Amino acid sequence: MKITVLGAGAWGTAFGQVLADAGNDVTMWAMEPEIVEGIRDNHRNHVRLPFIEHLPDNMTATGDRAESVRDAEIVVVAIAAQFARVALAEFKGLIPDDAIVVSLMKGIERNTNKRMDEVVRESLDLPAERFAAVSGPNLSKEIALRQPAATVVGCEDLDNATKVAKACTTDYFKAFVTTDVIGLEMCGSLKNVVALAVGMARGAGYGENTAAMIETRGLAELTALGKAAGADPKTFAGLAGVGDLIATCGSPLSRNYTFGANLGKGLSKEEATKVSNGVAEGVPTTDAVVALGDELGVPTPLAYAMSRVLDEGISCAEMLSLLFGREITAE
Ligand SMILES: NC(=O)C1=CN([C@@H]2O[C@H](COP(=O)(O)OP(=O)(O)OC[C@H]3O[C@@H](n4cnc5c(N)ncnc54)[C@H](OP(=O)(O)O)[C@@H]3O)[C@@H](O)[C@H]2O)C=CC1
Ligand SMILES: O=C(CO)COP(=O)(O)O
Repeated sequence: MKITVLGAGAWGTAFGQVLADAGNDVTMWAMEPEIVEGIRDNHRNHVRLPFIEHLPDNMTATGDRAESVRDAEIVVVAIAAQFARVALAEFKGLIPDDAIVVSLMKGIERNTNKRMDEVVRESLDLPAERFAAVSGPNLSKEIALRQPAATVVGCEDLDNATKVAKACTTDYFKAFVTTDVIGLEMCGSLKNVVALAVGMARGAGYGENTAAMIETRGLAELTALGKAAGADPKTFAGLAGVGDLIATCGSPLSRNYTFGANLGKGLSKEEATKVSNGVAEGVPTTDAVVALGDELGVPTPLAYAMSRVLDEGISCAEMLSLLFGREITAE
């Protein structure tokens, strides 16, 4: 198949390599000429995946929007979530009418509080059956090294989910399918907020009990919010839910975990942003999660506590104490 990936960041490039390894012809679209030339001429993305010495030969790149998506059967979007709407507006009318559009993004749009399925479909005027989300425990650097991993592809049309899953299946990358697009979107975006909090606790020197508490209560929070948004609660117990929480909250390869760890060590939000290598989606998503919780009538104590960290600079101990209401409740 002819597949285009919009955005040659760490995950866009690593996923492009998976698609190429699965036998597809892959074209990366990137804004920066330096990245385009690196992939097209030298099979390298020295900015986002400098340790990969040779990207597959059936993977190329262009900076030309129309050329990038011409005849594409699948178009994958891997742009920082807060910029997806503005970036995709430039592709409206260029993407073939029968192409499936796949989002790898994990974030909620600030101000609108919309999920990426909503943002992508609105931006491209796309019917639900042509939109798919991919979400799971997928730390890009591990997958770029072809370490075994699995993910979930969600689309309202199961045949299209299966088509995308087949396109990204290799001997080291396994894709499952679901129709629960909302569940995948909510898992992927909300676990980043939990990873910020766990990272912060680790950075502040706290141990396993604290991390386990944040992860478990975080899972309960994201499940409740997802359910209220229309997701299937079972999705949260799978790869995209618990699976991604385990990977993201336990690895310094996660930008969200590392951002949180830097906050826990005493860096300000601005300082942590400066040293962050790539987008930490949980940072802009946190306030959107709190707003979404208010909108749906679901308490979001963890996201609220993290929003106080990000907006007011409260300490890790203060953030955690906000989670301990004095009222006794059922778990
Ligand atoms: N990295 C990972 O392990 C995983 C990431 N994800 C999700 O995938 C998405 C992309 O992540 P990743 O590739 O790692 O991020 P990176 O930070 O590595 O790259 C971000 C990408 O967004 C692009 N971008 C930013 N602003 C704009 C804009 N205004 N117009 C067009 N493109 C823009 C960047 O382009 P440029 O380089 O030109 O600035 C770059 O290609 C995120 O939502 C992330 O949560 C999901 C699973 C795993
Ligand atoms: O989503 C991820 C792993 O599944 C990557 O997490 P980060 O965006 O925090 O690096």
